[in-house]
Parts: sequence; C-alpha cells; structure tokens
Amino acid sequence: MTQESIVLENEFAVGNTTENKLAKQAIHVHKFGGSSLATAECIKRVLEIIRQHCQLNDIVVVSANGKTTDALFALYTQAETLQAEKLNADLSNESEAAQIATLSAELVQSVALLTQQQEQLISELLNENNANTISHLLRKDIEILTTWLSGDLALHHNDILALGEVWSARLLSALLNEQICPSNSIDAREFLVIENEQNCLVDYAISAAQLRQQRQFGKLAVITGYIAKDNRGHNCTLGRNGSDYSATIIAALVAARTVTLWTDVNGIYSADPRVVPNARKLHRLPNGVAKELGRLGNPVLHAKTLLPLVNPLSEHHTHLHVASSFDPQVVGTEIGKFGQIAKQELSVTYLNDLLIAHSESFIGESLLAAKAEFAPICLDEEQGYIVITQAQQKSLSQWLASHDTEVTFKPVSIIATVGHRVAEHGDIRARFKRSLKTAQPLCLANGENNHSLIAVLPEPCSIELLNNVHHDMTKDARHIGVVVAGLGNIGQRFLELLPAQLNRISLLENVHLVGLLSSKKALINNDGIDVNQALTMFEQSAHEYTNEQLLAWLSNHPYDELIVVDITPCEQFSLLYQDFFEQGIHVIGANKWAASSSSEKYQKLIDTAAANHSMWLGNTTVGAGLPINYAIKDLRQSGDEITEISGIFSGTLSWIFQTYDASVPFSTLLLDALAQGITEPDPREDLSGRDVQRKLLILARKAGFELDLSDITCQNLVPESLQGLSTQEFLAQASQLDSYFKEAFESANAKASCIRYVARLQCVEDDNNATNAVAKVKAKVSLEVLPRSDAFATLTPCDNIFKIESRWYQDNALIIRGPGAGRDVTAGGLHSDLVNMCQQLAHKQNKVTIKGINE
Ligand SMILES: Nc1ncnc2c1ncn2[C@@H]1O[C@H](COP(=O)(O)OP(=O)(O)O)[C@@H](O)[C@H]1O
Ligand SMILES: N[C@@H](CC(=O)OP(=O)(O)O)C(=O)O
Repeated sequence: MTQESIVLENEFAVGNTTENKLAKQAIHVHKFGGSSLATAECIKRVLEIIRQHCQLNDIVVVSANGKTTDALFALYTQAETLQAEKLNADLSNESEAAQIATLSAELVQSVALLTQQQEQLISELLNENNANTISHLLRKDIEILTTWLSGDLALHHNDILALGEVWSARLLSALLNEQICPSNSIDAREFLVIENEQNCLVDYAISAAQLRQQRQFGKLAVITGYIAKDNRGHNCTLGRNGSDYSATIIAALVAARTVTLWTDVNGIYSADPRVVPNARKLHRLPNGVAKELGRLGNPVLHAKTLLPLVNPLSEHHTHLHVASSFDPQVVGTEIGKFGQIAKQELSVTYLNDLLIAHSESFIGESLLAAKAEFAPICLDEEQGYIVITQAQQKSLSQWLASHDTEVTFKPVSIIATVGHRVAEHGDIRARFKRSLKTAQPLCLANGENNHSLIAVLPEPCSIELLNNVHHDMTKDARHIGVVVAGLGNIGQRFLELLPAQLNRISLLENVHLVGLLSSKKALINNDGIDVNQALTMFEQSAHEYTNEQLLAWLSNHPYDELIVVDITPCEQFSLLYQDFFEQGIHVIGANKWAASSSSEKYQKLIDTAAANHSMWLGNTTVGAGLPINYAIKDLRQSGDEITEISGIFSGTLSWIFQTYDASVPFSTLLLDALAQGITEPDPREDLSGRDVQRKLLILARKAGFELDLSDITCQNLVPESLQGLSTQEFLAQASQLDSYFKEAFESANAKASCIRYVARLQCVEDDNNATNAVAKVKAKVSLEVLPRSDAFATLTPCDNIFKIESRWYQDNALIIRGPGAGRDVTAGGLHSDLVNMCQQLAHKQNKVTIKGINE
C-alpha cells in the first residue's frame, strides 16, 4: 500500500468529508475497463482497489460494464433493420407483417435483457434505498432509449452508445458514496471537447476549464470514458476502446502523475495472450513502441492513448501503467521512457479486415495529403499503396474522386512485429521474413518511426501464423536480471569475468547486470549496469540501502527472471533467501549459511523455492569450483545411493597439515599462513572445524540425508583456554597449540602415518530397520591419523579431496580432487552455476492468466 493510500484509509475511517487534506498531492487517474466492471463481483474488486490505491483528488474513469457497448451497438443495428424493413414492408401482407412483429419483439427483448443486466448489478451491489434511486434513473434512460430506437436513429447514434458509460459511472459513484468515500459521477460530455469524431483532437484549454467546474472538492470523481462532445456541441465517441484515451486526456487536463489502466490481464503481452499461449509479459514498454502497438491493434492500448502522454511541448509527463484488477498485487506493464533493455523487447500483433488501396495518387507528393487525411496503417510511396480500415473505404473513394484518380481495393490483413526501431535492424527484418514462411505477404512496410515491420497478407491472419511468427520473433527474448551481492575478492573476480562470459555464451544474450550490493551500499539500475565498468559505477553511484528498500525493489523488478548471486560470507544476507524465494527470485549462493541452517529453516527454504518456482544453486558452497555438488546430484539422478562421503574440505587445514612437519612450531606455521592470507583473519575459525562441519552438512543434505549441524561431531582444534580470547590475544598465545600438534605429529610419524583434518559421513548398518534417515548416519569432522599412502595424505597443500562411496562406487570410490579455494576457481564455479541456471530458465514456461479465459 502506498503512503498516500494509508493516509486515505485513515481519512475515510474518520469520515472526514468536508476537507480534502490531500489536494496538494499528485493526482493519479485510474481507468477501469469493461472487463473489470463486468459483474457485481468484479465491481467489488474495483471498490477494493479504489480503497487501497486512491485518494480523494484522484480521478476514476470507467468504461461501460462488460460488453454493454457491444449490446448497445447491437440494439442500434436491430432497430436499423427494423426501420428499414418497416419502410419497405407491405403490412397488408401477413408474412411481412409477422416479420416486422418478430423483429419488434426481438428488439423489445434485447432492451429488456440489457435493462435486466443493469438492474441486477444495481440490486446486487447497492443498499435498498440507493438501488431504488439508481434504478429509477435507469428506467428513465430506458424510456428515452426506446424513443430513440423508434425515432431518428442516426441522430441518436452516439446518445445510444454513450449510455453504457453513463450507467457504469453512475453505479460506481453511488457505490463509492455508500461504501468507501464521497464521490460524484461526471458525464465527460459536460467538459470534454474534441474537434470532430474522426480526428478526436482535444481542445485542451476549454476541456480543462470545464472539468475544473465539474469536479467537486472532497469527492472522488468517477468520469465516463469513451464519450465527448465535438466543437459544434454534438455528442460523439472516441472510437471503440476509447476509454483508455479518455483516461490519458483527463490525466493531461489535470496534470496527473500517473494513469493506471486496470484491465483483465496483468500487463501487455508480446502477443494476444488469449490466442498465443507462450506470450510473455512486456514489463516495460517505451512510449513510441506502445504507441505503435496501439496503432496496430493492441486492444489494451487504444491507438490514441499515448498521444496526451508524449506531447513534446508539454513539460508535464504522465506515467502510464497497465495492471489487472483481478490480480492487483502483480506488477503490470510500465509505459514510459526507458533505456536499452526495455528497447530490446519485441512483440507481434495483427489486424484483420483491412483494405489495400492502390492508386496513382499514392505515388510521390500527393501521398502526403492522403497520409494526413487517413493516417493509414502502412503505405509505400514507390508501389503506390496504402492500407486502411474497411470503415475508411467510402471516405477514401470520395476523397480520391475529388482528385480525379482511380483506386482499386483488395481485402488484406496485417501481421507486424513491433519493437524499438525494429525496421532499422537487418537481422530482425530477415528473421521476420523467414517467420512468415508460407504466408506469402503482398508487401513489407516499415511502421511509424520504424517501430514496426508490417507484412500485408492476402488472407486473414490465422492464429497459427500468429503463433509461429511470435515463436520465431520472441523465442530468445526472456530477459534475466542479475544482482551481485558481495564485492570482495571473489565478487570482484566474478564481475571481471562477467563481460567475457556474456560475450562468449549465446545463452546469456539476454542476461543483464542490474544490481550490485555491498553490505552497506547498493547500485540498482533497471536499464542495466555497464558490465565493463561495474565496479567504477558502483564506487561512483552506489547509495546506502536497507533490506526493506532492497526487497521493495526486488518485488517490482521488471525482468522475466531475477537471479541474486550471493558472494557474501554473511549470515544476515542469507536470511533474505526466504523473501527472495517467496518472490520467485532465484539464488546462486557461495554463502554457506542458508544451506547449513537448521533442518526446519532449510526445509522451509526448499519448500518455498519449489512453491514459487525459484531455483537455488550452490556449487561453490563446498570445494569452490570443484564439481562436487553436481557429482552428488548426478549420482542420485542416475539412481545410485550414496553410502559414504569423506575427504579434506578445508583448503586452509589442507595447507596446514600438508605443510606441518614439526620442524617449526605449529604456531609459527599458523602465523605464516595468516600472513599469506591462507587462513581467516582469526585462524580459530578454520581450526574450530565449524566450516568443515557446515560443508559436510551441505553435502550430506545434497546426498539425501536429513540431518542437522548438531548431528555432526566436530573436533575443535582450539583448546578451551584459547577459545574465549580476542583475536589479538589468541595470536599472542598461539604457542599454546604447539605441544599438542607436535605430539600428534610425532606419534603418527612413528607409525609411518600422518595427521589430517578429515570430514567423514557414513551410513551405518540399520539393524532395526529404522525409517529415519538421521538414525542411519554417523558423521564427524576431526583430526585423523592416516597412513602416508592414503589418498587424503598426499595432497598438494591447499587442495581439497572428496571421496564418495555408493552402491555403484563401492569397491573403487569416486574421487574429486583439486584446489578448493581461490579467486579464479570460485568465481568460475559461480559462473558455471549462472550458465546452468540460465539453461534451466530457458525451458521455463510462461503463465498468462486471463480472467474467464484460463482462470
Ligand atoms: N498483446 C496483448 N497484451 C495483453 N492483452 C492483450 C494483447 N492482445 C490482446 N489482448 C487482450 O486484450 C484484452 C484487454 O482489452 P480490453 O477488452 O480493451 O480490456 P478492458 O475491457 O479492460 O478495456 C485482454 O483480455 C487480452 O486478452
Ligand atoms: N465501452 C467502450 C469504450 C471502452 O474503452 O471500453 P473498454 O475499456 O472495455 O475497452 C467500448 O467497448 O469500446
């Protein structure tokens, strides 16, 4: 809930109707389309959205409920047919008289049905008193409608069509008054003046002044969409789906900050999701591209919707947003000014029932006049054609007749791929042509500002063609955002390697670095951070952040998928995984904390990730870049059962015991390792064995065992007397360690053996047939005495070794060995996880939900 809406709730709660304390706040326009107002249940949802998102000086714009405009159009056509039949009929002829009677009865029935639909909404939603009032008004309208239908129809064409919006606004406003806040409904014909119905050019000065008079202080205005008056005072409409345009006009009139188009789909998709199941949501759409999409038939964006928002002369900029009233918490599509990533989005749209008109008038100069007059879908100066709607045929013929030129018309359809300056990209043009395959386009044209490539087709565009073209144009289009947390040694190396990886691996083509986090500062850029200058950008532009701010951004990110790469050593950061998974965000973690947290927490993380289709990879939590996690996973996938995992899991302890030969005191060697950066700043963290214990727990869980850290016995190599000291004190007293290790070394040496810090997990024989996996496992990490010939005894200092025994690797264990730490191998391991994750994400299906279609 926004800050403003919290204020609103309180204000409504105390019933403050006399003063609008919020008048100075930015105005937001909310437009609810017919689909959002179709039933009583839908309208209740709208009330809830208004309660949560609106303040009193906002404006609500409504369309007619559901398909009411379609029904009014149908009434008009029915009445037109009836009048024509009456005119020509011979009423003395029985069958003709009967035909007229049938048509009349059908018309009466249709009016009754429409009345009944409205009555039902009224009675289901309003209390008795208010229902009576609104019902009374409805009946008066129906009486007038009946006279229009039997009178001069053409004269009342627009009066009839306007009723849907009038009823819808009146009902919603009454409901708001009854249940939410003071409200008044406004008929847009009282203030909105356009030049004429054909061009819909708004007289902004007059309209703004008249709207000011209509708005009532302290009341939420509910305004009819779709309708207006022309400058001769005639009622007119803004064309089908015109309420979106009404909303943006009204936004311009009051200098609103945002317009939200609430509809039945949670954003604009790369193709009509009702017929293209694989359509993906376009999270951010540049203004110009959105305008072109509207022009080429996208029903969510009326062709003119964008005009009032992108007025280059206006200093004011309104932000447009498309959201679903059925799913208000889901982030929809933002339309605005965006950078490179949003500009890469492609979508596919189509329009049937068009005409291609060929004429000499469309060659050369006179084409400009035709273009200005008819705003064709597309044209070609050299070939001399324009593509128009069927409705324009008559006026075009007349216009050409006055120019004394001939014209031929042929029915056509178009299919177009739309995206920022697509027509300027040879590769996209070639892909589009290939995708058309057998459709055999008559011609290919560039759209407005090169934001589309339009193929003119001789046949109606089929759903199959739409799906094929969409598939070919957008199959690689999923955009993946990457946030890197932890900019230490490994984090920096990860970023250094990133540009080359992105260049080299085509799978990563749509991967964008969008966030960098240190423990205190964050740099987030939805338009992408230049990977070649990531750290410099971070130093220059990062800001302090809180976890709340981070989570708020993450819940609104504009990517198909978001991956957080956790290269921090912090338990604190790992606590955010739960939130990440709840939001469907994926995690690649080098961080061991989450994977070795308590069974309860770990299981909750796994379950949350599964429920939200989040992925969690942590190849580098154990053994850095060594593929130990993958090996265990593979074995399990192959049907094998792991019975024993052992090895040397700590690079530090590997170095120490591989190097220690009692020739120098143990503490001298330890301080030397510290100086070389081989140990942690406090070497007790290594000597405690906790790190090895966590690693064994992680591998055990990967191998399918359920256990907790406390189920793994851990030998702490730091005696109790040194455990409570500060780091400095410990380092000063480290010689206390010397005698223990000297004795251990010499005693082993005497038996041709050596000492190594070993992790060991074994399945123990299960005499009681226990079903609990925990009972079957014995696990410990401790200093062991091993023969010098043992595989664990002959490591290169710092190397890790992992030995896996299983049903199928019983006699001859599977061994993985190599450096278990280091900048390159660890950063490389993280990159391997990134590629792996992107591979899996490439197969993830989109899920579009549309009320009434697939829900
Ligand atoms: N590319 C697209 N993206 C999103 N929705 C689309 C697209 N193409 C067609 N649609 C359809 O448009 C419908 C919304 O348009 P419309 O009927 O004008 O809604 P409203 O009644 O809310 O004004 C959605 O139900 C959706 O199925
Ligand atoms: N009711 C009008 C105007 C409109 O914009 O409706 P919707 O928002 O439901 O598309 C129409 O059906 O054309």
